[in-house]
Amino acid sequence: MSQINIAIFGIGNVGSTLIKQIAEYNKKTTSNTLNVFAIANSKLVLFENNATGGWSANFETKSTSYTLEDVYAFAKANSYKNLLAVDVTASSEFVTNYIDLVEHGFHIVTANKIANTLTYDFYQELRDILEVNQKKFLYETNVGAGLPIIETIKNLYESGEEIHKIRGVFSGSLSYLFNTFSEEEKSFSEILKEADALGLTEPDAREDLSGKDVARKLLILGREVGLTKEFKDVKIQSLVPAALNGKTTLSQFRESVKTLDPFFAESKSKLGSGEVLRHVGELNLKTSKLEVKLVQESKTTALGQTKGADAIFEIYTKSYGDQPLVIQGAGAGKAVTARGVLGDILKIATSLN
Ligand SMILES: NC(=O)C1=CN([C@@H]2O[C@H](COP(=O)(O)OP(=O)(O)OC[C@H]3O[C@@H](n4cnc5c(N)ncnc54)[C@H](O)[C@@H]3O)[C@@H](O)[C@H]2O)C=CC1
Ligand SMILES: N[C@@H](CC=O)C(=O)O
Repeated sequence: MSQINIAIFGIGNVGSTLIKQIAEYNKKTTSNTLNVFAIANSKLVLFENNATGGWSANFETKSTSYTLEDVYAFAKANSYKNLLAVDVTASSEFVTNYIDLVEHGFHIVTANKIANTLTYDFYQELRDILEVNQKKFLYETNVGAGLPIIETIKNLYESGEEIHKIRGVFSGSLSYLFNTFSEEEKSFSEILKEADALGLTEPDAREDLSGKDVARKLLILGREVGLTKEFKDVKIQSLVPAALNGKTTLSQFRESVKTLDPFFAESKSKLGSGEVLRHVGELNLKTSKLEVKLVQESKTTALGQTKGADAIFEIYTKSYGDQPLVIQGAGAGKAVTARGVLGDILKIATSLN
């Protein structure tokens, strides 16, 4: 495998776990195939050849403010080939750099769903520029964290399979919230705080609760199978009261999170015996409808039986008939997501041989 030279943007839950996993990978393979040369948050960067060992202490003492030009200059000064940028931010600003990164010779791996859910024009422009520059763009963790969803859907679609519908619990965060809330005598806000502390929610949990995060996943899958839909085309049931959205800051939302409790307590009280609350996404390719909603689900169904932060995707196709292809497993969490990002990095490294 050729050496690949990596700049990592975002050192939160997923980013810092990824750096650890890359260090372990290099140790195990003793090849230093994956050379992380830049580790950055939104303001500071640490430049160092094979930066993963002791990176956190080095970041404290040696990081400097930067622009992308500094990253390009460092790569050039070291004559690095096979450049790769990893976006493990949730930033809508950072994605505006993708085209510039590609034009400066970088492949891109991203866990950030924003770039794939901007306008369809941008989606297409990015792909055109990737093609002209012969660069790769992988984003398996955009849907289902470490689960192999995008690759599976892509393979089915490209092999000519007729996909009718994809339905499921698309959000590991919301799965954890509703699995726990349906079974335990805790308030919704208490469980939300636990999920946040475990790194299971988006940096701003309103992205999950508003249904936007799931809507992005539906749109990403829809575009994989040829739909040219926009984000506004997804019908979304938001679970965030209007008063806590809009102009409320994240810290104001966190302080007022208890105001969510009455709505969820009422929804729980309406459940019939043997029913649970589930947050469901549905992409219907026969009608081209994309929808996100909270439903009462029987505990006996596959969706009703999810546990922990499991996501579950039922893929209905012509060949699979009435028995969908089902992919299930942790749909959120820093370790599984970082592993999925590392998988994408290795796919690119392998393809460069
Ligand atoms: N946590 C999870 O289970 C999953 C997360 N993801 C995605 O992975 C991404 C990261 O998630 P987390 O690590 O949980 O979030 P996080 O909030 O823990 O980390 C994000 C980091 O990005 C940094 N950042 C923000 N803007 C930046 C910029 N312009 N340049 C460089 N760094 C910047 C922030 O300072 C923060 O440290 C998100 O896009 C999320 O949707 C995807 C699948 C699952
Ligand atoms: N909030 C997301 C985390 C990963 O994308 C989810 O719940 O799936």
